[in-house]
Amino acid sequence: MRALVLLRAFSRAKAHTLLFSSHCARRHCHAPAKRERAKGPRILGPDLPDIWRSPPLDSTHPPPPLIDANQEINPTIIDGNSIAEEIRSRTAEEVHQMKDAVKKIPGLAVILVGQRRDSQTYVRYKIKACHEVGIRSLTAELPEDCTEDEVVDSVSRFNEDPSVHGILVQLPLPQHMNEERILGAISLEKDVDGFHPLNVGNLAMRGREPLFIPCAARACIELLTRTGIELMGKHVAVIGRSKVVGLPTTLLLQRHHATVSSVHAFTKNPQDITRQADIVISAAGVANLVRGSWLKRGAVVIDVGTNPVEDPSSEHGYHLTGDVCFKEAVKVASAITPVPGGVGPVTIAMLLSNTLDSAKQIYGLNC
Ligand SMILES: NC(=O)C1=CN([C@@H]2O[C@H](COP(=O)(O)OP(=O)(O)OC[C@H]3O[C@@H](n4cnc5c(N)ncnc54)[C@H](OP(=O)(O)O)[C@@H]3O)[C@@H](O)[C@H]2O)C=CC1
Ligand SMILES: Nc1nc(=O)c2c([nH]1)NC[C@@H]1CN(c3ccc(C(=O)N[C@@H](CCC(=O)O)C(=O)O)cc3)C=[N+]21
Repeated sequence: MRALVLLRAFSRAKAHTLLFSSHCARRHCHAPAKRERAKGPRILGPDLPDIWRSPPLDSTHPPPPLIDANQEINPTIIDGNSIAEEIRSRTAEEVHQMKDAVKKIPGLAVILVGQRRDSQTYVRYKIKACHEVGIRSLTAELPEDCTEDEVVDSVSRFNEDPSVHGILVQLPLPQHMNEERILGAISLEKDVDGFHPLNVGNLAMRGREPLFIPCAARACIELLTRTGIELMGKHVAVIGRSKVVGLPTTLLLQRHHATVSSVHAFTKNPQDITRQADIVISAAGVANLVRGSWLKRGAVVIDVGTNPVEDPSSEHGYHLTGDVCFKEAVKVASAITPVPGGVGPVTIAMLLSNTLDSAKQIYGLNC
């Protein structure tokens, strides 16, 4: 085999060929253990409600204030790190309960092709997050010039591995590869990214339940609902329509009965649409695209964009910025997510949650 495939687990990451190990963090969790018997594999969708209810509000995330025309704005800066921590800690509890009940833990496999620095960083974050909640992580690293068949083989091995409940192929793939074929090789029951056409189709159709919802879309909804922001009947402008963020976010918002405008690269006068929106979610990948003048006074802003901007003064020669011009938006918005520290950490927490859900389905648990 031409490709050097490194299958490795989190803390044993050494440059050995075919090193295979696992690592699971031990958490001291005091939640009561549910001793449920596995009822055998279940491949039907989870019983998701048509609308995901807002979790009870706590004092950590007060809803944004109501804004009147002349009032000075003091926006809520939505803290993605603390919301992610809440989700991770709930996930860790459930992983612990699963271990008690069926002596198994969830496993997430990440496939990384090539040497992109940003992809390597995101994969590192995902592995670290798995470690924190007690999910086993496995990584297959393949070189940029490997063949498509080698990537598909790697997916197939993880499909067949019963200790793996979720498989993620880090995007983008090298240009010479057929993304559709590679993503299509992931078993539907392990598609924790939620990119399988059946998962996307079921998300789009009322009354149907996807097995998994893409993590960034779930993150946007979690950030809004946990901040006490109502979605039903609200006008939301979503900038971007990719399968990773824009499209699933639009679909998920519709399930919450929002009225959604989809803005993309061919939209004429996008600012005329965003200015009417109660909520603006931007996932274009264009730094500072959304100016203060694009927003209605009191709008809620969710900035998914994560764009590197050259910065000789910073340690790595660049810093990250969102799609939204934060210093302008903060003067107009009633609530806004920062970059970093907004959507990103919650997206990773949702990946853990999807992986846990997958393991729960496979072991027939509803803990
Ligand atoms: N924080 C997080 O958790 C995550 C952050 N990201 C970040 O989100 C951003 C988007 O990612 P992704 O969806 O994968 O990117 P893609 O490049 O796949 O999609 C970008 C989308 O934005 C649209 N777009 C591009 N330029 C403009 C513009 N000037 N005006 C309006 N729409 C525009 C494109 O329109 P068209 O379809 O017409 O080409 C496309 O639909 C990136 O910065 C990425 O790093 C991504 C995933 C998770
Ligand atoms: N199959 C696949 N699924 C994805 O979900 C996927 C992908 N491929 N390819 C790339 C994009 C991008 N993405 C991010 C996830 C987390 C942060 C994140 O954690 N950001 C932090 C830290 C940023 C930093 O400091 O480096 C923050 O915004 O605070 C960012 C971006 C997921 N994506």
